[in-house]
Amino acid sequence: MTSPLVKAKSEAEIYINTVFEQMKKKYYHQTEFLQAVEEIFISLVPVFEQHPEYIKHNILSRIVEPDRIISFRVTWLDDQNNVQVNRGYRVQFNNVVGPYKGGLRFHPSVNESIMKFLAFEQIFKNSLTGLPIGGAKGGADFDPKGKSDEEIMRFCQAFMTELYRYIGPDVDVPAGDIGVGGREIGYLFGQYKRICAAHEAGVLTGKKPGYGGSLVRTEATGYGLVYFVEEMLHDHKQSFLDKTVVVSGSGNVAIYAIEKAQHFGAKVVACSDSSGYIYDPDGIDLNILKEIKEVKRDRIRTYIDYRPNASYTEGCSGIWSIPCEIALPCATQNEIDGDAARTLISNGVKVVAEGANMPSNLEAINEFLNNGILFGPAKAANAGGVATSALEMAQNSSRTYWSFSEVDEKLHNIMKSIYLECKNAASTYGFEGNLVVGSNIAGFVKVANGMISEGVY
Ligand SMILES: NC(=O)C1=CN([C@@H]2O[C@H](COP(=O)(O)OP(=O)(O)OC[C@H]3O[C@@H](n4cnc5c(N)ncnc54)[C@H](OP(=O)(O)O)[C@@H]3O)[C@@H](O)[C@H]2O)C=CC1
Ligand SMILES: O=C(O)CCC(=O)C(=O)O
Repeated sequence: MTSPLVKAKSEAEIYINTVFEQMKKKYYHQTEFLQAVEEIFISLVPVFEQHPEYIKHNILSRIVEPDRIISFRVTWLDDQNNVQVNRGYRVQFNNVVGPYKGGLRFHPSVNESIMKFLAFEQIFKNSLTGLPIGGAKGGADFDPKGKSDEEIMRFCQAFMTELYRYIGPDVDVPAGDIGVGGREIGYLFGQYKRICAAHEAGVLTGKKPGYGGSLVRTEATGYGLVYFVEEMLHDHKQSFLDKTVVVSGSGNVAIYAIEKAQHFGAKVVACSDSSGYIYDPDGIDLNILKEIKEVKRDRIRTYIDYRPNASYTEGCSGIWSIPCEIALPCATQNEIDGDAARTLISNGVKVVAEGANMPSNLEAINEFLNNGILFGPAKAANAGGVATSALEMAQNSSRTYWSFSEVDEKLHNIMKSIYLECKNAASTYGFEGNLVVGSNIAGFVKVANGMISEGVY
């Protein structure tokens, strides 16, 4: 992709360039947000060239400004009865397609820029699912590492005591993300119920099955990612069978991506956490990994205590130097830069697909696309999680439960149709095989048309 944001020529390029320059001036300090906006804007040039009505309605200036940003203090008591204070956020970015929808992240790095980039991407991802969900994201600069279960509970209760007034099954439906899984959703849901005195199951997704949670939601992002890659591979007459795979992270997305990739016959040889990575030449033993990460909540380095042939390396970026045919970044944003991309390519990677949100920076994406690597962008490849959240909302509002296989089949079909939609959008606009352009265009067009239909506000 060449950046038309450098030298604008056509009316569409001038418009896009002007809006982006205004953004840069206004939000110069929000680097992650600007990065996410730039990637989308570059892809939209051909759409704006064919649809001047989007310029007339000034869609871009409107779509980059969140409907609202809610920011609040979260005050809670630690186990020593000390008063602790964090900052909480909910960015309700766009509800043109449906109620605001998107996860909550609890991580010390959380700030307004990260919240905005995630919520902005969520608009287009959610639109791609074909389900009626708008875009949002939230979280807090709270570090769950080393906290007791009771501290996690008190933090979640304090967080919900502020957030509850802004959410609801038809208003805004949060879910999990980094640092927020079934345990945290349970505590958040309990507090919402306590305050509102109502069992509004559809107010949060990612609940455990038994009180409104959907089967497959835990597995959905990782499984969905692998279903998406399976489509990319099929289209090139290949499969997962016997492929060597490297997955970064060892959280919710990574674990279930590893599970499904192994199920399809791949050999997953490495994964990581924020301290370092493990390499297991015999293939990762998922039972051990789940015990370490899901049960003990321990560090990945302890994996080598159980597997004598495995090794551990401190620091996480080195994971991309392990030779593989398929790389699945499933940890966090900007974990693959230009150098890491070039290393992967020179070691023979054939497919890169993003389980995390924005794990590859723009330089890395360009390296992959320019070198003929099959590249599955996050908005499309990791949409299975939020799609299954929307299936959870559907089950909650119809007061029913679907079986594991029923939800899994729906997820599989959604991932297939997202792939087709991105592929078709790319070729319609002359970018055959470029799923970055395809996903951005397909996600954008539905939202932009909705904005025009719903009038100026
Ligand atoms: N959960 C979901 O349904 C969805 C998640 N995503 C995205 O997937 C990614 C992973 O989320 P999820 O698996 O849910 O989160 P988890 O909290 O379950 O796991 C995150 C994993 O990434 C590692 N990690 C976190 N921050 C860093 C960092 N700065 N450097 C290196 N490793 C890091 C963590 O290591 P450690 O334990 O040491 O912190 C952990 O292994 C995120 O980008 C998220 O936005 C996208 C779609 C849906
Ligand atoms: O399931 C959801 O609502 C949130 C998923 C999410 O946070 C994401 O897609 O990044």
